[in-house]
Order: sequence, then structure tokens, then C-alpha cells
Amino acid sequence: MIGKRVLAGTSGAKFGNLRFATSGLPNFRTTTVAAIETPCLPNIRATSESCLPNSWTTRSAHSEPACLPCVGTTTPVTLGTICLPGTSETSCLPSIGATTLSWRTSRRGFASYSAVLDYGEVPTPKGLPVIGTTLSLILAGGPKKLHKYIDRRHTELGSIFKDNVGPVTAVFVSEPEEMRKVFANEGKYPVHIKPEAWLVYNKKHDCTRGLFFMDGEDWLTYRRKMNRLLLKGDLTWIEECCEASNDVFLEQIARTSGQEFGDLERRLYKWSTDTVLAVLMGAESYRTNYKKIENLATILADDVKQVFETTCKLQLIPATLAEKSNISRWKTFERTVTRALNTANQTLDFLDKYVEKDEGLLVKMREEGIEDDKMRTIVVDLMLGAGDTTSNTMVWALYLLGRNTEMQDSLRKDLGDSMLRNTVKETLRLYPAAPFLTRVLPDAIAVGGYQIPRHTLIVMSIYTSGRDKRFFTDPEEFMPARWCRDYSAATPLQQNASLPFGIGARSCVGRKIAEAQLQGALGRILREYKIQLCDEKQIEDVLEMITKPERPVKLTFNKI
Ligand code: HEM
Repeated sequence: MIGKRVLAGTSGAKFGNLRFATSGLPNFRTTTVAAIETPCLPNIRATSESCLPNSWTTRSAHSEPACLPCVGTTTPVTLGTICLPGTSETSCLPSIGATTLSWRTSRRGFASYSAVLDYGEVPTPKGLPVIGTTLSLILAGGPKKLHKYIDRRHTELGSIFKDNVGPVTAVFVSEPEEMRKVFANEGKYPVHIKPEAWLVYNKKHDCTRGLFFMDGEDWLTYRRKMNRLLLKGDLTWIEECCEASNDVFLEQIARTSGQEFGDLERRLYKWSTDTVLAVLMGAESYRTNYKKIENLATILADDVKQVFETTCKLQLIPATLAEKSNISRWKTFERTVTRALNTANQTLDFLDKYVEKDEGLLVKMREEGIEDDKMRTIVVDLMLGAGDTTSNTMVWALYLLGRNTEMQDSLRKDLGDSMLRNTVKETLRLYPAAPFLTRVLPDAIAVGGYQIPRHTLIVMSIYTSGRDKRFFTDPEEFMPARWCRDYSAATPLQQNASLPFGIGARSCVGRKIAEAQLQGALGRILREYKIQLCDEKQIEDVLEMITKPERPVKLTFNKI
């Protein structure tokens, strides 16, 4: 009579390794007892048509919600005994992975039971002892293909599974609602994972770093201040700064119009660096002094690119080991980071001299009461961190548009803000710069029907959720129009399925800068030029810290 005990029990009552959360129970004491006594879950489907008093819905971690038909009888029926792990009939629930069992009666409304399975039940790929599934990852193409490997695992094991990636065990989640739940439970000081090589460097050189590396109260204090400056209120000033750096970029395009726009990636790093410098100085100071800072901006952009490349080369080796054995890759990385930090510091001193008006982020940060040393730390990190994501997103946008000249034509006919926003959104859906977002939660949480202990590394598979065909028809297709408000498929679930900037308190603080920069530049390029790829062959995406094209994109801007 476990069912009865469940009904009479309270929400969260635990039986064996199952926990039941209940809702609406008082109404169901009599009618549903019999039904609740019955469900050996795998049998529900088989017997429902003839036996269940009303309509049932089962939702499992692995299957779509399925509504079992109403059979029009109101007589409670006992089908058997509930199967619970730890009782004599133990095998049913874990095998189906059911998480919620809910039912509806004509007179009494709705109630549901959630069965939360133990952490040990989280689906796990078969792996070898000690090395876990590392071998499978290597066979799938290694860390560069990690996002594809994880995507395949989701297809195989469902929207939640546990895997060892190298020495780390992580729970991967791809269901939008469950990802939201993780963010909603991230606590006051959300914790994300930082690249190990950087942590080792910071420790060795006693180097304090910006927002991405901060934690606890220190992070919250400065994050709130930066939110006020970069995400809230009237942000037209940011658009003006982006316009100023886009002018420089568009001039370069004009000079090379009709020929291959060589060194695309490097030039886009420079464009992203210019944008950050313009934001720091303010649009007018940047325009007036651009020539004076141009050389330093070029050196900084190249340094940032190299930091990124040398960090990627350390991806395969545990950084602590690389540092201890002082291998040449570590030495190169260390040298490159030190140089980039010096260049960024030097650039900041230089910029400060040329801020002429009461404008720009440097002035605003001082007004916000951010102390000079803290400002330096935060700003230097913005210079080092912002280049990769925006430049790379621009490469993908140009590639996707270049492959689809008809799309370019149709966008040109309706080049309003919303279409440009949709184009950036769609680019990031297909190629999210960060294909995984990480959180380590302060408390245990039920995700996807499993109890995840506190401090477990939870990885949100943004790449997989953004290509989920339940939310995006023809998910591999580049279709900016799918984000139009009147497009029938644009649902809140879609919004949650594509989270390139993350969500919640620790989401990207530079989002408005990135969007203004990308939308502004794409609008001007599309208005004035046709983007033509030099090589039409499809380019695969690889993971090198961010989702990148596996070979350089080559293209020409042809004046319209
Ligand atoms: C397309 C461009 C960009 C994308 C896709 C992107 C994406 C992200 C993501 C996914 C995070 C981590 C969120 C998390 O852990 O939940 C993040 C954090 C961050 N981003 Fe961006 N970003 C972009 C551009 C920028 C730019 C232009 C800046 C600055 C000018 C910037 C500054 C930061 C900072 C400082 C953090 C750390 C925030 C914190 O830990 O509080 N990002 N970004």
C-alpha cells in the first residue's frame, strides 16, 4: 500500500531512493488512491486504455510528454502495486526514468507526483575503468569536437546524463526548462568554471583579475556597478561608440572592396578591440584620437588573439602539470599572457590621457565610485576578454550570409533593427561562442528528475538545445526570420533553448556592447556590400575555447 502512504504522506516523502513531490492531493484521497496504488510505470501505457479511470499523463526524462487517453470510467481500479526501488518490485521506475506522473479527473482538477531518482541513476555512458569515456571522446575527434560528442550523447542518453570529461565528472543538461531551473538556483554568488591555465597563471603571478574571475561578495559588488553602467538605462552612448569603431572597420572594407578581404580573423580582432577602446573612451574622444591609439590597438588585438591561441594549445594538458614541468607550450602561454597584460595596462594609461569629454566607460566607472586599482583590473580584462567572442560571431555571421545570397537580398529589403537582431540571434543559435555554460550550485537540486548533490559541476549544453528540433524546425538551417515576433514558432521555449549570453546574475555583462557592435556593423555591410565567399564549401565548427570555423573563412565584399 505504498500508494496510500504516498497519498497520505507529505510532499517530498522518500521511499527507497525515490522521492515524491505532491500537489493537489487533498482532492484525490479517494478517487486516486486506487490509481496511485497501481502504477508500475512501464505498465501504465500498456494497460491504460482499459484500466485508468481518467486521462493520465506521464513525463519521463527520456520521452516526450505523452497523454494517455481518457477511457471514460470513473471507477478507481487497482492495477497492481507501485514498483519502487528498495521494495520487492524494484526495477520499473529507474528503467523508464520517469520523473513526473500526473493525472486529471473531470470533477477534481489536476494533481501530480514527481519521482526524483538518485544521483547514481543519472544515465551514464559506458566507459572503461579509470579513463571513463575519454577514449570515446578521442575517437569522436578529441576536445575540438567536444560539443558534437556531447550532442551525440544527449541523443543517445536523453536531456540529462553524467560523463567524465578527462578527470572531471559533470552532469550535462540540454532541456531548456531544466537549464532555467539550474540558473534559478545558482544562489547569490553564481559559480562558473574558469580555464585552468588562467587560474594557474594568476596564482603563479599573483595576478588579480576582472569580473569573470571574481567570486563571492567582491564579484557581486562590482558586478552590480557594471550592470548599472552596461546593461541598464539609456544605452545610446554604447551604440554611438560602436558606430565610431564600425566607421574604422567599414573604411577598411571600402579600401578592399572587390578583392578578397584578407586576414579576416585578425582584422575582426582589431575591430572588437577598437570597439572596447571606443566604449572606454567615449565616441567623440575615440574619433578625435583614433590615429594616436591605432598602433597600440593593433598590438593589443594581436596579443589578445595570441593569448587565445596559446590557451587553446594547453587545452589537452592539465595546466598544473604543464606549469610544473615547464613545457614549451606553458612557457609560450605564460610569455604571451604577460605581454598581453602589459599591453592592456599600457593602453589603459594611454587612453586615460585622451579622454576629453565627460563620456565613456572610464569616466562612468569613476563616477560609480569604482576605485582606481579595481577599475584597472576590470578594464584590462574587458580588453583581453571581449575580442574572441564578438570577432568570431562576426566571422560566422558573414559566412552564413555569404553562403546564402538570397537571404542577403531578402534582409536588405527589411533592414530594420529587429531583422538585424534576429540575424545575430540566429548566428549565435547555430554557433554559440560558448557552447557550454557551467554552474556549481550551493545546494542540492532536482534536475530532469534526478537529485543532483550540491557542488556537482552542471554543464548546460547550449549547442545541443539551440539545435533541438522540438523547438526549431529545420534546426541546421540559418533562418533569422524564425525569431520574428509573428513567426508562429517563436515561443518562450525557443528563447530558453538558445542562451548564447547565458541568463541570470552572471550572464554576459558585455551583451549590449556585443549586440550593438554586431548589429551595427552587419547593417552597414548589408546595406552597402554583397558578401561573397571565395570558397563555397561547407566549414565545420570546432571547439577551441569557443565555437570556431575549422579553417579560415575567406570572402570578398562587393560594392552594391
Ligand atoms: C557575441 C559576443 C559575446 C558572447 C556570445 C558572450 C557570451 C558570454 C557568456 C556565455 C558568458 C558567461 C556567462 C555565464 O557564466 O553564465 C559571458 C561572460 C562575460 N562576458 Fe561576454 N560574451 C560576448 C561578448 C562580450 C563583450 C563584448 C564583453 C565586454 C566588452 C563581454 C564581457 C563579459 C564578462 C566580463 C563576462 C563575465 C561576467 C561575470 O562573470 O560576471 N562579453 N559572456
